[in-house]
Amino acid sequence: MNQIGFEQHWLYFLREYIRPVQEKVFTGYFHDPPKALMNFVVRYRPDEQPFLRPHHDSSTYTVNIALNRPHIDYEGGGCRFIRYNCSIREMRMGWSLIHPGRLTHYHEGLTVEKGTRYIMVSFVDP
Ligand SMILES: O=C(O)CCC(=O)C(=O)O
Ligand SMILES: [Fe+2]
Repeated sequence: MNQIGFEQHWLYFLREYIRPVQEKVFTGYFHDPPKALMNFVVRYRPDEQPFLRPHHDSSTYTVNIALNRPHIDYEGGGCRFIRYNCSIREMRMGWSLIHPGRLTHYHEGLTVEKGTRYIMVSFVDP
């Protein structure tokens, strides 16, 4: 976000829109302003980086926002939580996924078969 000049915009968005959600779903976690040092865009392409191997994030929780459209801009892709065999494949542009980063939510980025998939990811330590 720093490289593309959106870091401060994102931190504003985090304070205004994500923090109220955090307070509802992750009761007891609180820091003002929420700390998020890793905020970045991921680009998946079949001939470049088609997927992301299973990993934990270095975050308390992660916000993952779809920046473009499944079946129109790309085929395949999505985020799979291995322990729960749960895949989120049909993320609408602008929708976000919020999940714990460590321990319980080992996950992977599924293969993009065609086109380009963009997401914005933020590692938050509230
Ligand atoms: O492709 C996805 O939705 C997962 C992205 C991810 O796990 C990450 O950037 O840490
Ligand atoms: Fe991740």
